Amino acid sequence: MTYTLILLRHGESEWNAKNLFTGWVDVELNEKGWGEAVRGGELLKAEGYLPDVVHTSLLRRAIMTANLALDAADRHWIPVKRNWRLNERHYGDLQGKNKAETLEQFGEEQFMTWRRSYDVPPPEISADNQYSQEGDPRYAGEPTPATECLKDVLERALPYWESGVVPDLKAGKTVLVAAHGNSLRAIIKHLDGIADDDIVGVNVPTGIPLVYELDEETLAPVKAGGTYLDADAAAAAIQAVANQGKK
Ligand SMILES: O=C(O)[C@@H](CO)OP(=O)(O)O
Repeated sequence: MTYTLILLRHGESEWNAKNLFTGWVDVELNEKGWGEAVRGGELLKAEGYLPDVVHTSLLRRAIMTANLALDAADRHWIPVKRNWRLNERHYGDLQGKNKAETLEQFGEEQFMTWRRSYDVPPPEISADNQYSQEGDPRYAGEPTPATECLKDVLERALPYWESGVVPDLKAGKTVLVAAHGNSLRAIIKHLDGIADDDIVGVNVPTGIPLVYELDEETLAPVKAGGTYLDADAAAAAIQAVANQGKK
């Protein structure tokens, strides 16, 4: 027997379209993103992957994506669990900055180190920056990061993976996790056992469900990397994410 896990990155957001570093800034889906979320749900329904429970971050682009996809799959009624540990990587002082301008200002090596290295975080955001989450009531009682690298994301996402997601999988539920490019990269790194240096090459497209069948004993993926429900669209979109910022 295997357990079924579906990972879904939110649809395109207004800031994805404007090429801005987003992180914990709570931006809306844009029209294209709405469509991607609905299509993601239609793919789930067409392929017979019907979630029994959904886990989301506390950010509206993931929450809305889950709502739209589940509605399209006629699974709008399933239980919902939300946790900040599934949030996007906090992008520190880069939040709100344009990716192309940042690339031009700091050069490709620094830009890619901040975007995709495993353990080098961007500079910290100051508490009085308009894009800081300091004092946001949804994080009351939780540590609000001032920046994060992917390693930090993995370290804060794993406790929720173990205590929140794994029990649902082990109960035999089909689990949907609706989250973000970098929080999903952290989960994928963990699941597939990807080396620190190799995770740089992993990108997640918006709105295309990624299905993992997990061994019931070890929770190891039966197929490394899982299966995108629309493989052709995923391949093109992955390349576009990898190239963001570059002209
Ligand atoms: O801006 C962000 O928060 C993330 C996801 O959109 O961007 P990147 O893919 O550059 O890590």
